Amino acid sequence: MEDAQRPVVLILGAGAVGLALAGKLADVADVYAACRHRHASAIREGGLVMDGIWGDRTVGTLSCITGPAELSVDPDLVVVTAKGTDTESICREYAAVMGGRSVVTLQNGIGNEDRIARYTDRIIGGTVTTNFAVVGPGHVRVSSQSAPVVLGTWSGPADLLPPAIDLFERAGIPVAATADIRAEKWAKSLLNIAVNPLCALLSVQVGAAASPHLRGVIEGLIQETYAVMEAEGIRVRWRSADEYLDHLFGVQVPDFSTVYPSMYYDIQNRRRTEIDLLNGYVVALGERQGIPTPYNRCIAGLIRFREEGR
Ligand SMILES: NC(=O)C1=CN([C@@H]2O[C@H](COP(=O)(O)OP(=O)(O)OC[C@H]3O[C@@H](n4cnc5c(N)ncnc54)[C@H](OP(=O)(O)O)[C@@H]3O)[C@@H](O)[C@H]2O)C=CC1
Ligand SMILES: CC(C)(CO)C(=O)C(=O)O
Repeated sequence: MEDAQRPVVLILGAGAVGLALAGKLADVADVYAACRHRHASAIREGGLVMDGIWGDRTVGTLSCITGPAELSVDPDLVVVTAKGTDTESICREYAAVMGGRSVVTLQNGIGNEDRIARYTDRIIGGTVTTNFAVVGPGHVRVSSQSAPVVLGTWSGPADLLPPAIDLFERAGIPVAATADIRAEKWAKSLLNIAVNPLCALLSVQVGAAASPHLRGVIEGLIQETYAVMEAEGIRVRWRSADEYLDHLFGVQVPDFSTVYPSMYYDIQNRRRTEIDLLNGYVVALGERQGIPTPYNRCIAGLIRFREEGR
C-alpha cells in the first residue's frame, strides 16, 4: 500500500459484513463499497448507519459504487465480502481493478481463494467470527464476536500481509496473523458446517444448537468433517472432533446464541446459499477419499431443496 496513513480500499459485495467493515475502515482509509443500488442510494442520502458492538454511529465518509465504471481511483487493497455464490461474477465484473492488486477475502467456506486466484496472485485469506446483519438499506448491525479476524498469506510475497494487519488494527478491528491460512479457513468452516444449515432449515438462532435433539446431528456433521480433513492432511488447532465440539458447545454456541447465521437470511430471502462451499464441500471431498458423509449429504440435500423455493 503506497500511503500507509490513508490507503484506498475497495470492498466488493458490501452487505452485512462488507458495509460494517467499510464503516470501520472509513476512519483510517478512503473506502469505496461496491454494493447494490438500495444500499448505495440510502448511504448517499443519509450515510451508513451502524449499531452494535462495533459502535452506534452514522458514517458519512463512505463512497458507494454500483459498478466498476463509477470507480475513479486505484485501490491499494481490495476486500471481497460477497457471498461465495457471487465470487466468480463479482471478480469478473471488477477484473480490471483486481489484476495485480492485493486482495483479502473474508468469506466463509472453502474454495473462494482458488476462484479469486484467476484474477490476482496476491491473495490474503481471512476469517471473521463475528455476527453481522442487514437491518435495512444502508443500515447494519454487529451483534456478537467470538474471535478476532484472522488473516494469512494465501499467495504472493511476504510483504503482503503486514500492511493489511496494520490497517485492520488502526481501524480498531481485532485481528491476528496466521502462518497457515488454509487450516484457519477449515477451522472457521467447522462452526458454519455445524450451525448454518440447521439454523437456516429450522428458522432458529444459533443457541438452538445446544438442544439435545440437535446435538447428535451436529456431532455427526463434525465427526465426518474431521475424517475428511484428516484424509486431506488438514490439521486445525482442535486436534479431534471431540475437542472442537467442546469449544463449539462451550464457547461458540453461547457467544452466538441470540443471533441468526448468514445462511438463515439466504433462505429467508430466497437466495442461493453457500452450502457447496461448506457441507457440500465435505461431501465432495468424502467421495474423493472414499469416506462416507451421510450427515453432511443429508443436510446439503435439505438446503438444496429449500433453495429451490419449496
Ligand atoms: N453475516 C455474518 O454474520 C457473517 C458472514 N460471513 C461471510 O461473509 C460473506 C458475506 O456475507 P454477508 O455479508 O452476510 O452477505 P450479504 O448477502 O449480506 O452481503 C453480500 C452483498 O453483496 C452483494 N453483491 C453480490 N454481487 C454483487 C455485485 N456484483 N455488485 C454489488 N454487490 C453485489 C449482495 O447483493 P444481493 O442482495 O443481490 O445478493 C449482498 O448485498 C459470506 O461468505 C458469509 O458467509 C462471515 C462471517 C459472519
Ligand atoms: C460466525 C457466524 C455464525 C456469525 O453469524 C457466521 O459465520 C455466519 O453467520 O455465517
